[in-house]
Amino acid sequence: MTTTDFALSTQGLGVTYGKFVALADMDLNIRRNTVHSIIGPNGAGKTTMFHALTGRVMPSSGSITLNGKDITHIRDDERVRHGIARSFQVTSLFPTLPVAENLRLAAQGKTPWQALAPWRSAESNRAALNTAAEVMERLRLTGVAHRPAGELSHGQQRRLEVGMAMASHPSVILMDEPTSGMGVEDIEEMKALIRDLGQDHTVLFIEHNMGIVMNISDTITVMRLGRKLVEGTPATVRADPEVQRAYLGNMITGDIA
Ligand SMILES: Nc1ncnc2c1ncn2[C@@H]1O[C@H](COP(=O)(O)OP(=O)(O)OP(=O)(O)O)[C@@H](O)[C@H]1O
Repeated sequence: MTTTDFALSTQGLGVTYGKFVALADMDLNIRRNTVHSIIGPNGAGKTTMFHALTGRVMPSSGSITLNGKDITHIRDDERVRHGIARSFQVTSLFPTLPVAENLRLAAQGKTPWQALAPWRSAESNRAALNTAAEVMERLRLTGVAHRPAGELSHGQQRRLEVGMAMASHPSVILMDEPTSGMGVEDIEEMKALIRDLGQDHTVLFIEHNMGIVMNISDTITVMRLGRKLVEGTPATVRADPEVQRAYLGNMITGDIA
């Protein structure tokens, strides 16, 4: 396997908060167009790693490579332009604006207030409208294109959040607990969506629901105390004695696809 097989990788990545080491020596290799999940007990450093990948926190050591380019010292908004996007929960949506408008603004890759500025070019607007239409089609939101985002069902809102990330045409999409707080039906829909995205995107997600993790991941990285504990296929991870111990022998349930 060569480095070009990886959409995203980290080399010895570390993050400290003051003297506290939240992430240490993290070597991560995310294969292109796969679904890769990150699991681990509370406080394992999963969110910290996402923050480092998106540029929200600066690593204290190591480096990050996105599609062959070193992005370690690139600003968060620049990273989006290089092809990494994070799906945020609800907070990224404008509840009073229609679904299509939310996506158009996201597609323009600016803060909403910048995107509303009058100097926006007609050309960029047309491209953004096309992107919004494509994303709605893929996420089965076309039927609610003109509804204010705040009036959508919970499941639709969560799909729209993913759409907001997709609108920047990322190669890598990061999702932090994409199914948290969802009912059974919405979970099934989100699982199908993540699998579908994995066909032509690289999806990296943090998840506590082991059923989902075991079911849709190509690869799982298990973290504990800021470090990588085990990595492998769902079957490998589930059978690993270290993982069983980390989870006190429970929680590693769920079907393997
Ligand atoms: N801004 C911060 N300042 C100091 N310590 C922090 C900060 N953010 C996180 N931590 C600590 O770093 C450790 C890792 O936290 P992090 O949120 O990355 O874990 P996590 O694996 O995402 O956990 P959870 O599953 O509970 O979300 C925790 O011990 C946490 O208390």
